[in-house]
Parts: sequence; structure tokens; C-alpha cells
Amino acid sequence: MDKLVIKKSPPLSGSVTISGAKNAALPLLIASLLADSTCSFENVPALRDINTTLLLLKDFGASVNQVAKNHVEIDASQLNSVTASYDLVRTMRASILVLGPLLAKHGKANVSLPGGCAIGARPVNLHLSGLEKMGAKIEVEEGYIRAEVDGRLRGARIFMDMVSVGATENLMMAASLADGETILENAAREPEIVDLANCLNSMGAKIEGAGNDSIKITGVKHLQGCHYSVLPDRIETGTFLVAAAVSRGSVRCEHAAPATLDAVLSKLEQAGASIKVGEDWIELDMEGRAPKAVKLKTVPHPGFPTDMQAQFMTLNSVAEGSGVITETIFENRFMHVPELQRMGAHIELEGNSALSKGNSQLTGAQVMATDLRASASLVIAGLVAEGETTVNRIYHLDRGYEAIEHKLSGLGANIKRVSE
Ligand SMILES: CC(=O)N[C@H]1[C@@H](OP(=O)(O)OP(=O)(O)OC[C@H]2O[C@@H](n3ccc(=O)[nH]c3=O)[C@H](O)[C@@H]2O)O[C@H](CO)[C@@H](O)[C@@H]1O
Ligand SMILES: C=C(OP(=O)(O)O)C(=O)O
Repeated sequence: MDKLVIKKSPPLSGSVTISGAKNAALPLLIASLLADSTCSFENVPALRDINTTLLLLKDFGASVNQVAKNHVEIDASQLNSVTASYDLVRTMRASILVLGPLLAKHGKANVSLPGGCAIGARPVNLHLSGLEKMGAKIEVEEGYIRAEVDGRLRGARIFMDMVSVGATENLMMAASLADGETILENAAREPEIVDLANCLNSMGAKIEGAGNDSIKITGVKHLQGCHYSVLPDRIETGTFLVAAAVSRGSVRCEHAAPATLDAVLSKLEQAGASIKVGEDWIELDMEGRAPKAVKLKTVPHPGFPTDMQAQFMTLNSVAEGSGVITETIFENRFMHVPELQRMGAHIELEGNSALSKGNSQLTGAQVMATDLRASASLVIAGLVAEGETTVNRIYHLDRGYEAIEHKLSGLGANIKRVSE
């Protein structure tokens, strides 16, 4: 398995091009299941999760044409299977998003239950109860969700008692081809939801209010193909900005979407960064200063994203002063803390809060992470740790960061991939 070897590096400097967002691209590719003709997507990041999604679509019988590295065409108008097998689903939780589209278009779906994962239990009850409210009959047997509907799904008023990105996306896609009107209450407001709604509307859907907590979807009988460019990745952007801040450097992110990063940019300013933004770029400059520790709490958008929590844990570890990070979205998302402690970070865990004493001098070590953003936090730590850090099992990083070692090398980092 590949690993990344990182040596203490100079302050990051230069510019980096941001890829399309993993969390936008996954539901967009899956939305092609709803269309009667070819969907063409550009700015699709070259990631392991994207490959898994394309395999899943091919497994259903869709035809997939990789036009260029970041451009893919999908024709899912004719399928020969509606079963998403455990082998594919187990490596990517977003696979659950095929449930709504398959049920809405083909009246039937069998999707393996995604199972537990490193950051928490991640149940799918909201996806299932929402679809049941729309008329689906759902049973869970032998590890599979078996769902079917007599005729078409029916529009419904659905209140979700937790804010869920995935459930909002699944139900929005299902409702697009349902009979009548669906109202999703307490919907997630993430930019990726808005991107999905824009794409579905370009396919002929009637969705209003995406980006607010109440979304109205008027079902239509057919959706056609589309030509759509994926939103830039706000989490990848934030990761490079934090890496720059931790290294006391100066970095410009190109092809970014600054409006999706308000909460992250605000925390970086509190950490002492000087930030400038344009329409599609962000510049961060530490002017040689060490970052200051921040206090933050993860909450649904537009608040501070849980997917940036681990990276800020590294920032707080090396920053001046003490800081506190509270995780409220996932019950087990501090897996990076013991690894950072092994590198010399002074962090204490108290329930769902992590208190950092700051000013830690990190030293290189062999580390390993069991989730994507945890791995990113260790890569950032490796940039400023004395000596050499080896981040093992980078399978997770490859799920969510396109060519991370090349992008970081371009900013002056001393990092290389070693294949075994
Ligand atoms: C592919 C993708 O877009 N992944 C993102 C998505 O994951 P995902 O869509 O899986 O996350 P959710 O927003 O659904 O999860 C939020 C919380 O709701 C809970 N929950 C969710 C569904 C459900 O049926 N029941 C339930 O209790 C979860 O366990 C979690 O505690 O949003 C998360 C929260 O911003 C991000 O960290 C992930 O990067
Ligand atoms: C948790 C994440 O992704 P996923 O929902 O795909 O596991 C993430 O992107 O940080």
C-alpha cells in the first residue's frame, strides 16, 4: 500500500489549483441515474471515490465514457441491474445515494447497507423514512436495503429531525421524479446541495429553495441529460489554506469558490492570517507569523464544517496559545488526536471537545489514519515536524484529495509518495 513520506518543509509558497468537490461530484454522477439521455460532467476530481462511483454505475449497466481526466459522460438510460453490491458500497458511504434515484426511476432498488465507519455509526434512517413517506416499501435483510414502490413515488412533506446532507440529497433526487410536490423541512444547506439542485434543474427538475432549510420539489415525469461543471472543493481549499497557515507561508488557491468558505476563512483570520479573496481565488499570507489557536465548534453549513476539524486540530497544536475544538456532527471524529499526540502535540480530550495547549514542537513519526480528513491533518503536521513523517495507509487520502503530493510539492513541500 502507498505511503507519503514528508520531511520538514519551508513555509508553503505559491499557487495551487483547486479540483472539483468530491462531495458535489458524487451525488451529481449518481443523479445521472435519473436522466433519459447522456449527462456530461466537467471538473470531476480524479479520486478513488469517483472511480468507485463510476464502477457502481457501470455495474448497473450504465455506459460511462471518460472523455478526459476530469470530464466524464454517463448514459444511464438503460440499466440491467438495480443492485448495489456490498463489495462496492463498503468502500464508499455515498453509495447510499443511489437508493432514491433507482427507486424513483425504476421502482426498485437493492442497496447494501454501508456499515459503520471510523468517524461514527452514520445511520441511514432519515433516507429510509423519507422514502417510506413517499410510498416506498423498504425491508432490510441480509445486509441489504430492499426497496420498491408500486407505480411512482408520491410527493410528501418530510421533516428530518437531524440535518443530513446525504438524506437531503437522496430525497431531493427521488422527489424530482415523484408524483406531486415534496417539501423537505430541516434540510441541509451545504453548497453541494445547491450544486445538485442546480444540476437537477438543468436536467428539467423543478426545485426551489436549495440552500435554505426548506426545499420544495415539484416532481416531473422525465429528466433529460445535462452538461454540468462540478463546484470547486471547499474542503480541499480549506486544507491547503490551513497547511499554509501552519507552515507560516503564503498561498493562493485558484479555481476556488470563496463564498462557500465563510466560516473557515473567518477562523483563519482569527488565527492571524491575512486573507484576500476574488471571485474564484483566495490568498492567505501569514507574513511569517505563527498561527494563533482558535476556538471552534463543528455545525451544519453555514457554520464550521466537520470536514475541516482535523486540519484545525493540527493548527491549534502548533499555534500560540490554547484552543478548543468541539465536534458535534460525528461521535467519533478524533482519531487523528492520538496520532498527533504521538508526534508531540499537547491535546487533551474531554468528551467531544479537544483542548490544545499550543506551541507544540512536533517531531516526525510513523503515523496512520483511519479516515480522510484525519489523514490530511497528519500530512499538514508532517510539513512542520522535525525530521521525517511517514503517513501510512493513504488509501483514505486518495479517496478525497486529487494528487495531494504533487500539489503540495508545487508549493515547496518536501513530500513524496512511496509505493510498496
Ligand atoms: C459524500 C458526502 O457528502 N459526505 C459528507 C456528508 O456525509 P453524510 O451525508 O453521510 O453526513 P450527514 O449530513 O448525513 O450526517 C450528519 C449527522 O446526521 C446523522 N444521520 C445522518 C443520516 C441519517 O439517516 N441519520 C443520522 O442520524 C449522522 O450520523 C451524522 O451524525 O456530510 C457530512 C457532514 O457535513 C460530511 O462530513 C461528509 O463529508
Ligand atoms: C467524511 C467524508 O466523506 P464521506 O462522507 O464520503 O465518508 C469527508 O469527505 O470528509
